[in-house]
Amino acid sequence: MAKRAAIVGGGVIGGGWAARFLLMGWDVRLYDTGPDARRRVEHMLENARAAMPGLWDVALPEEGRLSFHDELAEAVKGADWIQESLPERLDLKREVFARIQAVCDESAVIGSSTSGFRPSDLAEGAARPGQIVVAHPFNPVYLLPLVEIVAPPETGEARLELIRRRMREIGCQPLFLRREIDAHIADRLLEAVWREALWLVSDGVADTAEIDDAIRYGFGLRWAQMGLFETYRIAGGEAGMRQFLTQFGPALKWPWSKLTDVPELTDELVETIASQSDAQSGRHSIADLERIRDANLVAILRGLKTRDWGAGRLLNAGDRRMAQGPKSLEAMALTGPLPTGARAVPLDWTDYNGHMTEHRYLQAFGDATDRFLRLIGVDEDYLAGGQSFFTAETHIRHLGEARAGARLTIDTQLLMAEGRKAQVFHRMWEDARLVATAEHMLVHVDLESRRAAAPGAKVQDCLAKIAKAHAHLPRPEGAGAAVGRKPDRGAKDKAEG
Ligand SMILES: NC(=O)C1=CN([C@@H]2O[C@H](COP(=O)(O)OP(=O)(O)OC[C@H]3O[C@@H](n4cnc5c(N)ncnc54)[C@H](O)[C@@H]3O)[C@@H](O)[C@H]2O)C=CC1
Ligand SMILES: C[N+](C)(C)CC(=O)CC(=O)[O-]
Repeated sequence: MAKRAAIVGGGVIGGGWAARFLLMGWDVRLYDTGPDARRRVEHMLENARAAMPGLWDVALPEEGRLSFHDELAEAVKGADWIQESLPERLDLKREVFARIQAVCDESAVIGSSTSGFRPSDLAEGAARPGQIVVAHPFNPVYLLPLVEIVAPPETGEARLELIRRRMREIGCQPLFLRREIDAHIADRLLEAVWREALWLVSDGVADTAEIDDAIRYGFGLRWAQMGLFETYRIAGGEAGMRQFLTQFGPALKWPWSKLTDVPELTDELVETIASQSDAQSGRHSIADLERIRDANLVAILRGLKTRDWGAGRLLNAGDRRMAQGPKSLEAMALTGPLPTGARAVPLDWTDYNGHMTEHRYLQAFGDATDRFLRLIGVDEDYLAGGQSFFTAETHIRHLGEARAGARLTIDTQLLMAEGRKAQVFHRMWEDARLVATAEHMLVHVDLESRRAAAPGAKVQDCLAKIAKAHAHLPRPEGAGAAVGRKPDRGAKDKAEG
């Protein structure tokens, strides 16, 4: 049975939590007293469906079910995780926690998205203070993995372990604070930069666009992959952090920062900031900016993934954890094409036509070939032994469009395996709709001589076993077709039965 989350308050943050839980296969019950919550959450979910599943190179679980509730009790009863995301008002949050604890399971985790309150503030007067923890996310919640966890001492090890597990299950990186402070870690840092930025505008030193440029063309890029301390360690040169502290230590005594003071948000300053922001970004609607932000974040996160670094390493661990399907040929039925791929189309795989761009088909089919090869025994040991397959020829047919977030599966039929050659035929599906096919001629090679050579005995055996089973399958429509040749008449895909 799917796990269940209750989201209390479905605004910018609650909507993001709802999307993350749903896309990770949880059922979500949402409670929000606002008039427009359903529309806002559905809009957020639409963005998340396009952006989030493509962060991983394996398929996410089936999307959970979303329901909206007018009664708080109905939403939270029986939930495994309850996430409060109400406006930042202590009285409101406390009052709602009391109502939640009156009806929820004692085993449920109650997380608060609060940006700044301590758990001891939130749990004052609560029936079970250890049940309420800060679980502070970052916007957009469905893309950014960090969640700061601040728990009171009453929470206990077993519940902390459960929180760690649950956060990992939905692709998050929990950061457990050693003790509670106002604004946790990240907002304390953000608040410092924010105050400085307000001073820079207030003093007329820079406008909002110039301040943003100072971040996004420079240190913002560094922070996405190494943070502050590792970055400054490198900036100290070969002597590292010690040299950095020696060189820039004196500056700490100079008036470089106005941290202790905050400019007064007079009507005039508010107007200055708002009109500069309009001039900077007003040509885009907020909905456009959300989509631009998501596409940028997906590209950065997937870039870090190829480097197996930071947030990208977390995504790679998720791929290993969530990979579905049999792990070996022995565990597979050979009576049909073999399942060799299941994934979503990443946002950064789409092009100006609004669908998956052509070279990404080859990437997805190439990954399916790699999976097929692993199944027949071409693994790290085999490669280290100096043997592999090269692709000698490829023919891809684009039969339907695939948009960002579309869930694709690939299956593979072995058309021929003789001596050094193997011919595979992949079909890519979105549900029962055939999206593309790819036919490849593979040649087995000796990696030392770089010349064609017979495969090892185990690989030959696997190929023979699959070839024998697949000889009974009908020849797939389009197999052996040349570019421009019409498909055989009467060809049918799964959709037509
Ligand atoms: N917006 C941000 O960038 C971030 C906000 N947070 C925190 O998340 C929490 C929520 O903030 P946002 O989502 O930005 O606010 P929001 O104003 O977008 O959403 C609050 C939602 O709560 C609903 N609501 C208000 N009173 C309610 C009640 N009595 N019962 C049920 N629903 C009610 C509103 O209709 C609204 O949909 C705050 O604690 C905030 O500090 C955390 C991280 C980032
Ligand atoms: C501005 N803020 C304090 C609400 C910011 C956060 O809490 C985290 C974020 O997403 O930047």
